Amino acid sequence: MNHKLIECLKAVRQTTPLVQAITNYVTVNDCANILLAAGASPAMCEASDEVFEFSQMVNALYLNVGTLTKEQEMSMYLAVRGASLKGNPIILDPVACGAIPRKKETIERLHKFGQFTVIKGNLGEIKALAGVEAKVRGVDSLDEGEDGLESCKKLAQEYGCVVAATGKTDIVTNGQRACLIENGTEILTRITGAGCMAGALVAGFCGANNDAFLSTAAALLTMSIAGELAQEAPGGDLPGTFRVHLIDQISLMDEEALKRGRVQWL
Ligand SMILES: Nc1ncnc2c1ncn2[C@@H]1O[C@H](COP(=O)(O)OP(=O)(O)O)[C@@H](O)[C@H]1O
Ligand SMILES: Cc1ncsc1CCOP(=O)(O)O
Ligand SMILES: [Mg+2]
Repeated sequence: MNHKLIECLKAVRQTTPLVQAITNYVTVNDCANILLAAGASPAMCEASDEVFEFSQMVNALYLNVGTLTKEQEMSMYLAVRGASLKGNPIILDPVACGAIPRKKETIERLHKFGQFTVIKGNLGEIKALAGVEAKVRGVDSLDEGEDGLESCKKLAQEYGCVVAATGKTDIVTNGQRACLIENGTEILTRITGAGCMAGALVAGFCGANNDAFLSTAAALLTMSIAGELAQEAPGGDLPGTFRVHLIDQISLMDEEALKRGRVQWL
């Protein structure tokens, strides 16, 4: 099965998927750069008078509610409608939905405008969206991982989409199939944007491949292994240097590196 994840990465490099992002201003540049490094083409198009048409011409739409403004909220409704008209994949990162009720309410309204393909968040965010008690601090998860797979499956079945919860072990499921990704490094939690960048990569991989479950697993595995390699690079134990190496390692990611993958297929 791991060879299928390698094929997902190759498809990104071969097809250069166009990914529209309506995302937060904290990590927007990181998301654009990580998409470019992976071989995709980012377009941070979010003006409410542009998004309906643009979302119909992209390979994937990435929505991230980290700094959700009223203009972004209006644009997200329009972009979800536009992407849905063409069957373009829609990837949602529900940043801080466990800490800020308005974000969860907006996500529930967005779901009435179109079908999400993937919901990717940290475990605290996923549990909160699933209506399960979650331990969060702002945009961060304090969850130790108990009941993680059950919460992901519950949300996947409720929304009819792939759900991924990141953390020490990443969980990916479509409600039936599931996998656990053991790779990664704790220093990924010491830069802002690791989750946002992971979400952008999920959108890029979904824009180049038809299987959203495998695409999500491949994107998160790529992110985690890039984190391991970035930490091993000179100065990689320092967050600022690590962040630069992370993008470099995404650009260098190949079949050999992906063989580091420790993925449990359930
Ligand atoms: N304790 C950890 N050990 C190893 N990797 C981790 C750990 N926590 C998070 N990661 C990795 O860091 C990235 C961001 O995950 P996370 O911190 O959960 O997202 P967010 O930044 O949205 O809270 C993911 O690739 C995840 O696999
Ligand atoms: C700090 C912060 N505040 C609003 S969005 C954001 C970035 C969150 O990034 P990530 O989810 O990757 O930690
Ligand atoms: Mg996050």
